Amino acid sequence: MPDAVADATTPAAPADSPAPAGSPAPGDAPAFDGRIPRVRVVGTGGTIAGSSAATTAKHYQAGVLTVEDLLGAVPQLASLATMTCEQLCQIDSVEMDLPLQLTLARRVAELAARDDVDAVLVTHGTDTLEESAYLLHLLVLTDKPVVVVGAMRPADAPGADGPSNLLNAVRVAAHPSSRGLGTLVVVGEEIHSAREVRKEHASRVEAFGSPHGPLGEVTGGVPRYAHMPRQLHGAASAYDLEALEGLDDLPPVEVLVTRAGMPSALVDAVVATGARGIVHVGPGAGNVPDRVAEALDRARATGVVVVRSSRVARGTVARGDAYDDQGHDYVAGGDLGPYKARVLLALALTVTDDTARIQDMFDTH
Ligand SMILES: NC(=O)C[C@H](N)C(=O)O
Repeated sequence: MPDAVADATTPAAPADSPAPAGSPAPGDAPAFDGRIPRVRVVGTGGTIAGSSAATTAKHYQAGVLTVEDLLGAVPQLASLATMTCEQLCQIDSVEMDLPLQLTLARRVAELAARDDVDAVLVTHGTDTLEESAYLLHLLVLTDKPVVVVGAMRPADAPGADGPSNLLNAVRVAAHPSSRGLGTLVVVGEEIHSAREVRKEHASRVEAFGSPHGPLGEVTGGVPRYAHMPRQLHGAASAYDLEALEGLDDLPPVEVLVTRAGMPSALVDAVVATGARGIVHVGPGAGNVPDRVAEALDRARATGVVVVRSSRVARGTVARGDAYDDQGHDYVAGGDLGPYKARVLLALALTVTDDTARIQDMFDTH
């Protein structure tokens, strides 16, 4: 279980300061249903909380500073919202897994349901940020803004990007125009939909992008949206945490990437692990070599659900377009990236193993 840290109203100045920050002056902050917005921050670790001083073994260590430290380093937050925070876990997000992501989703949903919380912000490592954010997008049934933010440089690096990302993330979370958009990911000045965003660069600060561009950007301290997320999310999502009560993990789904000459025995090996679903990541439009298709068909015959996805970053794996999905009884993954397809398939398998219904979920979510 992650370490739970009690509620903390985060001071932007030392706690014993005679004039603790965290209570914005009326007029500084955008009206949020006529109130000063109250943003709750959940810390999970990542490079945004990383420190170069904390390790000699590698360049830096992720997940060292507490979320309270992170907020305290950006005093400007106090003029935007009343900030409170808690630490859910303290990890490098490469260690993230579905049980912990479910715990995060449950906690974010609990917070979003509270009358004293207007928006929830999650600080997260960038490696698996897009998977956690998509799970929140599907499971947290709220119209309140839910924002996930990370950074590419540790907090003590020259030119650390965490503080400015955090500032923009709070600007987004604390603004009424961010309501009803599902889970948003803020990196730099850009605001992305959790469904679309992908980490596209291994090391640069501008590491994230969306195939059709960001939903909007923060300019002049204000979020400005150009697009709306089209697929179902948040309050309109077909999934909900109540239906998952008692589950501490989701059905096992593996992602299998085909490269030239990949042995089809790998498919059988994945089935032998007990996988209930396989996201096949093929070249081009999600193409499947014949010998791999034979193995996937064997898997399908035992009830494993196969989703066709592409290793190409942009474009759509359309049902029956370049491949006979109907004949093989596969699900076409559309324009969802393979790692998000894995999240959606795992959730879908908690509801049904009917491929027509799962196809519909992929078409609508
Ligand atoms: N930039 C980062 O946050 C990378 C780090 N490995 C993490 O995901 O926690």
